[in-house]
Amino acid sequence: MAFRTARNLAYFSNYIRNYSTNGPLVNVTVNEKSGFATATLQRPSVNSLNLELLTEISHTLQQLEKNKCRGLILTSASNKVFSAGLDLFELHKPNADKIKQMWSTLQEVWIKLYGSSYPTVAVVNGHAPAGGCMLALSCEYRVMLNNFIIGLNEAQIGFSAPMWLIDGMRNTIGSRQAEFALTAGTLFKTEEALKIGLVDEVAQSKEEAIEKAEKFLNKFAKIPPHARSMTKAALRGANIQALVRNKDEEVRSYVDFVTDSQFQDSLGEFIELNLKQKLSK
Ligand SMILES: CCCCC/C=C\CCC/C=C/CC(=O)SCCNC(=O)CCNC(=O)[C@H](O)C(C)(C)COP(=O)(O)OP(=O)(O)OC[C@H]1O[C@@H](n2cnc3c(N)ncnc32)[C@H](O)[C@@H]1OP(=O)(O)O
Repeated sequence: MAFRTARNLAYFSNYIRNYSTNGPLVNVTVNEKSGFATATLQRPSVNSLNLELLTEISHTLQQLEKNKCRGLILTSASNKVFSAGLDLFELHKPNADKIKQMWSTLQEVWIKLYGSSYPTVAVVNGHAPAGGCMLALSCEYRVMLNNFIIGLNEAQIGFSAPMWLIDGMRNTIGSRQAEFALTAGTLFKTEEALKIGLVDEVAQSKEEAIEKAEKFLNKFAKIPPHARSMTKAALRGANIQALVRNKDEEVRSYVDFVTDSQFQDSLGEFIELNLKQKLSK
């Protein structure tokens, strides 16, 4: 078992340090005492999810799994935005091959994070719309700072969240609340998100949020890791398997959908209305 000896722990820490130097978009550090890893998303300025960031998140999760991570805290280097979701500029007039890879990598991230054997917490220290909410939802616990927004606003942009993400939302806030939230594409303020159970705790500062996250991870200190991960797999496995079975078909329909002129028009309008940076004409 990794981390059982100081030597193993030192090896893992060095490994992660080396790895993090290769990954400029995700910084990974390991607390040598607790063995918990913190993965900090740092793609300027809003951690919008393009292929490069998604690929790096996916590799990070793979390495953490391989090294039998004891717990993960996922957070953002920005003090305003956890993640702004998919990079809308990369979805506009896209190259079909790149979109295909992007979608497939997004699915991998969900599978690895939602299905990780180790416990996971999102420290949501900024806004988390759409894909940002997806990252938070795929963790087991969410601690959010005040005065930000979180939710799945896909309906507002002109599409539906995929089935696996709907499942993730239902499993977190229940069917009734999920139906209200998803059909309206609601973005919740921190306090509202707490009320419906979309986040578990609110913190006033990032330091406090990290403390709460570590407290959650420490709850498992005396639980045999294999029993914990088997139970998690039993609870989440069916949703993950459903995505695995449908992966390629979903990529095909997503590429068709995103490259369609009707979607491109509504995306263009959304960008012009909602984002400061505009499309070059
Ligand atoms: C078959 C169909 C399947 C459909 C699949 C559906 C779901 C799959 C799973 C998850 C995927 C979901 C889809 C998405 O994620 S779509 C993205 C949705 N995102 C948003 O709607 C967020 C839009 N942004 C904002 O609301 C705000 O920017 C903010 C995040 C609240 C931050 O606000 P603020 O602090 O005021 O910052 P600015 O607005 O000034 O933005 C700073 C900077 O960042 C640029 N930017 C913001 N968001 C994005 C983005 N999503 N992509 C690319 N760039 C973004 C913005 O233009 C500013 O740029 P400049 O600094 O250059 O001005």
